[in-house]
Amino acid sequence: MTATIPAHGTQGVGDATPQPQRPRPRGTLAAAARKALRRPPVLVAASWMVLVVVTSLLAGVIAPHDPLKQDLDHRLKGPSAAYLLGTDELGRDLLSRILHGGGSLLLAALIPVVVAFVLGVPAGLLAGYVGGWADRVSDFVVNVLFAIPALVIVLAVAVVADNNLPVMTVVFGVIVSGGIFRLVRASTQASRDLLYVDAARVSGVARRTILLRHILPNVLGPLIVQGFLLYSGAFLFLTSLSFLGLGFDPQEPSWGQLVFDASGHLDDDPWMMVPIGVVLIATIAALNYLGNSLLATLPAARRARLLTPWRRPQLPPEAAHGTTPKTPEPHRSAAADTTASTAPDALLAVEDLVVSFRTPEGDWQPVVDGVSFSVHRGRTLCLVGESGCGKTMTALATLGLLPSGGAAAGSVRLAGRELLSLPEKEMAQVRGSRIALVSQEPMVALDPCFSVRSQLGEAVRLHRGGSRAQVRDRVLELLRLVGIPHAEAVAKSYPHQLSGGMAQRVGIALALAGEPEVLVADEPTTALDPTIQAEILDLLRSLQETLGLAVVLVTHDLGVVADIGDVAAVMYAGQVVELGPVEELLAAPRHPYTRGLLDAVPEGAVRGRPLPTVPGVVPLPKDWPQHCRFAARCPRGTDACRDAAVALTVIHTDRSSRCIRTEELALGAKK
Ligand SMILES: Nc1ncnc2c1ncn2[C@@H]1O[C@H](COP(=O)(O)OP(=O)(O)OP(=O)(O)O)[C@@H](O)[C@H]1O
Repeated sequence: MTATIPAHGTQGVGDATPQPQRPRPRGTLAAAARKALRRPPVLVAASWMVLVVVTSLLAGVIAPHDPLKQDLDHRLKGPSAAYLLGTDELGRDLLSRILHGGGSLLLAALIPVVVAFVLGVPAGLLAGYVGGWADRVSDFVVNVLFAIPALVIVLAVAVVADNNLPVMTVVFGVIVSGGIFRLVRASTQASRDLLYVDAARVSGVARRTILLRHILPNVLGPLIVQGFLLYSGAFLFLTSLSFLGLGFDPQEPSWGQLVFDASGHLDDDPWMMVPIGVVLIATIAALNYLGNSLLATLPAARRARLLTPWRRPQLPPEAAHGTTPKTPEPHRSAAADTTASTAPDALLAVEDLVVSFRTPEGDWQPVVDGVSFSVHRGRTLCLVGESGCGKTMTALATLGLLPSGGAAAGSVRLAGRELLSLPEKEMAQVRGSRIALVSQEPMVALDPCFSVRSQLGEAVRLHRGGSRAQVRDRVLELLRLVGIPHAEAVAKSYPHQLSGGMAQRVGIALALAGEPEVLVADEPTTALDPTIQAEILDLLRSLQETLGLAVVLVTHDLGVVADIGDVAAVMYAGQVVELGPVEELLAAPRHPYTRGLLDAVPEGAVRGRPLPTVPGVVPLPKDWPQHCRFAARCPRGTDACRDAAVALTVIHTDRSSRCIRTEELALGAKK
């Protein structure tokens, strides 16, 4: 994807340089919940909440007494066989009153959460996306809401609305909606300029669809966790209201009222406070603990992307072959693309890969069109080409990580196992442990809320498991493996405390946590200073040698290709136009596009002469011509180039080119 160069230096670990805000990856709440429940304290808290809800629902059936029935002979009694938790000042059974008193509170606490979501989510999406006055006005309103003491307003509403609980809870929901608004707005602002959002916008997708399909999923997980914490806050607030005798029917038992009753007898019957005190403290603690645990486990689970669809979207058969013709045509060589590009013993073999996106009209628009290549263990294949040629989509498709709306067809085999048709659950296991991603912007991989140790530890636990000590040791080992000398200090740091180069090393360590065999690196050095770029390339090369990794490196820089690549696949307008060993391909390009890219490398520039460029721009997928896609920019283009589509022609075993004049471009035949 296009580089976003951070507006900060890349000097050292200690630089507390602000990092660009980034969207939170797609939510994975179910996975986070499962993960959190594996911890005994969370299980206890969840069990307590289940008990509270179930006993409140069944209060009418299981309560041993009528909660309102008075027994003046047994006033202020402690626990006994008849009254298991004792009685209050009117001899009413405390257990029955507790059982009956929770339901209304648990239900009423839902109202502010619903109101806050209904107001905060759409307003946050709109303000974050549209910006300008909409953002300023809503931000002002939220600042006002935050300045208002909720209790004072709700007390005033209680007077005006005649102590009407629903009205009071709705007003409370409006006041707290500001928190939801801010969360959604921040995430929307971070997402709105992402490439795929840009692409959707440019291709005319409606604003509502962009907000709901491309932006909202980024914030869904944290939003639900926030809802959980909001519920616990609302529960506490309503308990306080009920303690003050507000909102709830004084004739009916409620937990706040029970506390009020007990507070009047602290001297003569302190026991009365114990049962309700324990129940309240346990419930509020359980709610808070559950919310916080969910929040803490969300990042790792998000990485596993377990909430993504069970099956990844598949292209329908009519769209699965892209636009590259499969029937013989004038310029299609007898040797099919695949013969030239994939080898049977390769670790990763991509064959006839097509990636398409749904257009607003509902058609499938290919953006990667019949791409084939293979990578062996210990080798680096570079996908190279200008922006928009389909390199990133090719890389993401091999990992099953296409943005929403995208689908892939063809074949991606890892050690012989087909990945494209794997159900998402199985692919989630392959991802990270067998094939991993290093992104161009390390901050995309690192969560600003968690320390390096915590994030690497999560990844190690996810893929390898082990005791706390083993995980801690492995984290340090990984940091040292990626050339970080003060591993202990860096492990304690948070992403914003790391320089760009250091953050990228941590990003690589994260990718290596599952000990993958294939590393897909999407422009891993683009966002870095040139000196740091060289260090990261050296690191990738040495890791590849020591760990025997197969690397797929996406780059637009032929210098990087020359530096680190073994094989290069030059992409243009969704197709591979030239493929071959790097040395050969750079020394004697056999496609005019490769030649043009080489001529445009600044290192070869002659002082005083303008740097040669390839005139024109890469056509958008919707404008791809039926014939050679490079013809409009090609200095060697002839009428024959516009006759029909051109197939990848095998030059020799591992060398191929998609040009009808490839022979004329043999070594030294520079235009
Ligand atoms: N979510 C999306 N929806 C629709 N089209 C998309 C989406 N994401 C990318 N595209 C389109 O796919 C094509 C290939 O994009 P891709 O990001 O793979 O190019 P690239 O060669 O990696 O370029 P860059 O280096 O700029 O990322 C582009 O035309 C782009 O506009």
